[in-house]
Amino acid sequence: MGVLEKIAEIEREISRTQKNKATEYHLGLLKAKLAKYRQQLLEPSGKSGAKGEGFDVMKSGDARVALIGFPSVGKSTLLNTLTSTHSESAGYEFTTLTCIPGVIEYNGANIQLLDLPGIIEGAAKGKGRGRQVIAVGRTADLVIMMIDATKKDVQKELLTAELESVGIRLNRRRPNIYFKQKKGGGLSFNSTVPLTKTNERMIQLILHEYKMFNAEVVFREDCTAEDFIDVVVGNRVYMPCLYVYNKIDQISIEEVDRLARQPDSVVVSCNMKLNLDFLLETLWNQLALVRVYTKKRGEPPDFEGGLILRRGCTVEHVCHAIHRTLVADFKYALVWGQSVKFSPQRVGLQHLMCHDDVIQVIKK
Ligand SMILES: Nc1nc2c(ncn2[C@@H]2O[C@H](COP(=O)(O)OP(=O)(O)OP(=O)(O)O)[C@@H](O)[C@H]2O)c(=O)[nH]1
Ligand SMILES: [K+]
Ligand SMILES: [Mg+2]
Repeated sequence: MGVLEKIAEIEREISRTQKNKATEYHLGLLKAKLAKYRQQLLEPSGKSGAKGEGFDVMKSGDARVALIGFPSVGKSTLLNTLTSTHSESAGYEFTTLTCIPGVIEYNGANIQLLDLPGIIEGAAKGKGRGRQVIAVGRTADLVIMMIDATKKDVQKELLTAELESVGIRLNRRRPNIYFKQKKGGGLSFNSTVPLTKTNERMIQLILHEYKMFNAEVVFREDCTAEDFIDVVVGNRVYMPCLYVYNKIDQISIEEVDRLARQPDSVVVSCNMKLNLDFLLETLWNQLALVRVYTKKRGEPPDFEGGLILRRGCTVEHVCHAIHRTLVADFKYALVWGQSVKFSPQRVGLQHLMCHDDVIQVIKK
């Protein structure tokens, strides 16, 4: 039996099995099995491996954003409106067949936007170009899930399930579970919080499914069995996702209002160029980008050449971005802007920078 059939069989069994106390362990085990087979599917091997023809686009710029969505939701139209690249857009499905990169210039940053073929249910199992598309999705810093606002909202659940099934976790943090395989000693299981969603026996069963008998496990939050499987399997990617509802020119204002209130969602019309400014602003925030200006003594700040860094960056990160040996010569820095009480203020290497701060580095 092929891996795909095995997966299908387990999925059938899971859907057949009623969820209750008595079936809890059985279901947990099935999920562990499922994760194992899906993992096999992801590993590139001969014929089942995803061929990346036309999909290997060089990473460039300050961040990478992948456009994921059903066919004809307007992905290419968005690329055409936000970047100077042209990607064919048309009223029929699967107009785009490869990965087309464009660049969004915003706040001095170059954000790589990847237009991709539409994906459909079953994409993760190899339908259409789904596997290649999802493989590109894994390399992104953020996914824009584009949804046709005139169609049913299930698009979102279906696509999320496709991405989940290949280990992409959207808008979620890595589970706070310590896990280490040992050479002997059996399972040492501890938790620092009360566990309401799983227990030691379940964890042991899951580990046995992976032929792991000696391990140290510490739950530092109230996680589920699925979360634990994610930790055991590893190589999950946790990434931010922005849900972009397109074609709002076709729906009622009440519906627009309802969609706009969903979490992590932006409503737009690519054709009518509606709300694209807000989309870019939200994208910037979700990517957690920060722009910092440098300044030389006695000169105005270099407003042309801002440095693009990540939120949470320190003076040390800024120094590295300027020159790799600067930290060694660092005496102190003067900072103007939101990160300081007084402008300028003298700060050290560990000082946290804010967006649009100005910095002058004083060397020893
Ligand atoms: N009404 C309306 N139509 C739009 C909007 N944006 C795109 N479209 C139309 O939707 C159709 C599909 O657009 P594409 O950009 O080709 O969609 P896609 O998601 O790239 O499609 P595939 O590459 O086939 O997956 C085209 O006819 C566009 O003109 C919009 O904001 N409003
Ligand atoms: K299309
Ligand atoms: Mg397209």
